[in-house]
Amino acid sequence: MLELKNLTVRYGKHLAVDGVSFSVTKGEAVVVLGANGAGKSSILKAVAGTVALSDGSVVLGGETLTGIPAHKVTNHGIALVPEGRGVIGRMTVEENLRLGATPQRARASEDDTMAQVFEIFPRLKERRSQFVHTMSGGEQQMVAVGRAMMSKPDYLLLDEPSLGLAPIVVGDMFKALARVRETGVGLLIVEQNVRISLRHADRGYLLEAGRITGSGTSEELMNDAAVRQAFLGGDT
Ligand SMILES: Nc1ncnc2c1ncn2[C@@H]1O[C@H](COP(=O)(O)OP(=O)(O)OP(=O)(O)O)[C@@H](O)[C@H]1O
Repeated sequence: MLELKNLTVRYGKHLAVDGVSFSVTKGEAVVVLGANGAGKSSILKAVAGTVALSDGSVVLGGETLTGIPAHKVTNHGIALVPEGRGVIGRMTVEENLRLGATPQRARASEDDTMAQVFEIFPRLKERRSQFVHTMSGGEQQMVAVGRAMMSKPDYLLLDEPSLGLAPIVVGDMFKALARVRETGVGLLIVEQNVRISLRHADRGYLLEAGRITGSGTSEELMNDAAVRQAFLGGDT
């Protein structure tokens, strides 16, 4: 289990994440919904070790990870797909994917994992020698998710995987994520795209100004008046 306990992030005087606590289990998909600036990315960065916690802790399988640098967090089985993807445009698909296999836990099975990535994203197999900067946004997002999978994570953190993608591409991406999840990986997704993320998640949390203000199963949140008002324009 991945546990966030009283997670608190400050940037100078600005309190971006204010005592957030929840957990994700393997094979489960949890979404954190929130508007721009609510603190969604900061939660993921704090779990991945790319920003420091001001208070609280991140506990993985009973072991406290707080204070461990980002490259070592990956060794423990947590991979972040950052907003903006973080892929390297001047490298090929295959080179980008292989970069993901740096943790010790991933090295021995690198080729098998790549075969699994290609099964979930056949497009990447076809384009394995293509430079990533020549690819579409949706294809680059596949590379980003594939690269994270190459580290053999138990938990995959996804920062707005739908951002900048056409609706049909978003649907395909979430279907692919469902397949990643079927392999037993826990997904922690932060999103502004409420409909599609709730459709593919088990549970969700609402984040406002760094605090959790609501939670429930996806179905409960989809039918929640406050969620509808804030994110779905009050429509049916
Ligand atoms: N490095 C930083 N230095 C100072 N303030 C920051 C920094 N990163 C984020 N913030 C601030 O912290 C708050 C939360 O930011 P964060 O990126 O976590 O929100 P978000 O919910 O992911 O937003 P978005 O959907 O726009 O990406 C914002 O007010 C933001 O301006």
